[in-house]
Amino acid sequence: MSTEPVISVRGARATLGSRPVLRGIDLTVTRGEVVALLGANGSGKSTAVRSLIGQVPLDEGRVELFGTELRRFRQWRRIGYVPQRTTAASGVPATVREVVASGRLSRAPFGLPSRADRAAVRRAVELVGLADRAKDPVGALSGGQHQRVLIARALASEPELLIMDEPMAGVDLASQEVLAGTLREQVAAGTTVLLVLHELGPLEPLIDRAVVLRDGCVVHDGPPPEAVGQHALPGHDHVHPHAADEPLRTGLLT
Ligand SMILES: Nc1ncnc2c1ncn2[C@@H]1O[C@H](COP(=O)(O)OP(=O)(O)OP(=O)(O)O)[C@@H](O)[C@H]1O
Repeated sequence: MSTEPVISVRGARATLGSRPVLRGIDLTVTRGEVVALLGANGSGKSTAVRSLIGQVPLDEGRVELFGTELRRFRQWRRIGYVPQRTTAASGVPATVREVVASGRLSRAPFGLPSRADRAAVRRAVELVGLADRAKDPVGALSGGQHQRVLIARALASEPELLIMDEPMAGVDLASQEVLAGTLREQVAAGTTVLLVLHELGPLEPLIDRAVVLRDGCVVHDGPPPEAVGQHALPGHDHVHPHAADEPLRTGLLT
């Protein structure tokens, strides 16, 4: 595997309101890696990925994407981003195909979509198993299907780096399987992936490395923790200090 960093974060500090949410984070993701960002609710996972794409300004530290400082980075077409799921998109009158096609705009911001654009949109819709719903309004879909649309939108630009914030949250089992399969194909094709996850779940076999946050600090960066996600119960749930040989428990269900 290449060691070329696709994401490089050094000493990132960020404050939201008056609260220090990132307190000196280092994170490197190299080309072709699949890294899970784990940790309890409020540990700073979403803030960390949002700072990567410039949505949360850093007080200190630096971010580089594909070797370019974030401030100077312009090649957004190389990145697909799936935000944490919100209900904001329900009621949008756009169809599945339109929403997915919007992910292609960074490739062809002016003019009509090319044949390649249309083919990429069709492929992305097929990948997430929604070909038969392409003309339906997104408002008519289930939560899990809606999440698949957002993932297809990120895939439509054929990104080299995919950043997903809890892609499995609130997604039904059938959709989880589809998403795991989609991601497997992306990874096999060499896409670099950073995933915010609450629990490893069906994505576990794909994960090369896990970075665990607690209170805005990295408390683990290495092999994925044992699959506590499937077994842990709510309340079982925080990251705590460990002896070196003790399996890491991340409390992913908080
Ligand atoms: N806009 C904001 N203003 C003030 N505090 C915020 C804001 N957004 C998030 N926070 C706080 O920052 C902390 C980190 O939030 P963040 O969403 O990054 O955590 P997370 O690890 O992604 O958690 P979750 O799993 O709940 O998404 C939380 O305590 C949250 O309440």
